[in-house]
Amino acid sequence: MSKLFRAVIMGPPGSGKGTISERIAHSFGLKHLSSGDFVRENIAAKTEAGVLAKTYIKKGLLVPDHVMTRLLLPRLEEMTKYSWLLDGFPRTLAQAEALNSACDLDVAINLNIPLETLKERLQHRWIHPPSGRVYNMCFNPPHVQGKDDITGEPLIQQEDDRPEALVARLRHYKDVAKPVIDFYKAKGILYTFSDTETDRIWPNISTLLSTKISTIQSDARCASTH
Ligand SMILES: Nc1nc2c(ncn2[C@@H]2O[C@H](COP(=O)(O)OP(=O)(O)OP(=O)(O)O)[C@@H](O)[C@H]2O)c(=O)[nH]1
Ligand SMILES: Nc1ncnc2c1ncn2[C@H]1C[C@H](O)[C@@H](COP(=O)(O)OP(=O)(O)O)O1
Repeated sequence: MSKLFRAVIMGPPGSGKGTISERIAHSFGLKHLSSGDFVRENIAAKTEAGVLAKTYIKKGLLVPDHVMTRLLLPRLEEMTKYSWLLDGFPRTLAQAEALNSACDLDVAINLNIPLETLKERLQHRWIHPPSGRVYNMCFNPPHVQGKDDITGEPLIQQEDDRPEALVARLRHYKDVAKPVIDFYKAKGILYTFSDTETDRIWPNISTLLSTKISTIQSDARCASTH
């Protein structure tokens, strides 16, 4: 059996993590695990972690590390037979260390996108909250304006996507992300991609993953023949 492949994708709000994660999942057959989706599921299911998480999210805050880790790690245990890409976790050093004690990562993808680009993108972002599907009036508009392509249900814009909210989110992101980026750099698995367009970043990420995944599979084949 070929060795499993595990990766995380990091980047500031609006950097394209969700967009690129969907392309990676589709192209490489990896499971796309989104910490935001896990949080929403727990809130909808009114679990203890979900009820607690909701009190923070309502204030526009991140969920505390111990709650997030308690919510996420059991979900990863259900995924031991799959290769996956984790989007939205870790966001802090404590989360990165908790994840590191639970499993080995092959790649940490880091998106480095200019502030002006993030502002522009988020001003035009519309989402379908029940599914988490993401649209952009300039980049990937819905077939019918304001309506989700699959369900036809209304799309919304998130409060904290407004430019004035973004500056505060970005400052907080930079403070908490740097130790995580340094953590993965020290482990030799950090790959940073800087550009203003996803369509220019995508081929480079695709090439990296093709190389990494085929290397793992050939190593596994060698191991199984010895
Ligand atoms: N114009 C433009 N918009 C893009 C590009 N890539 C992604 N977007 C859009 O920009 C917005 C942000 O992309 P997401 O994939 O939601 O970014 P994210 O990093 O998951 O954002 P958060 O969930 O807030 O952390 C969405 O509306 C995307 O459709 C791009 O290359 N150009
Ligand atoms: N790794 C993490 N640590 C703490 N809180 C997290 C988290 N991942 C998600 N959350 C919480 C805070 C987010 O505002 C909320 C929704 O996550 P999301 O869908 O990734 O949206 P956002 O763009 O707000 O990050 O869930």
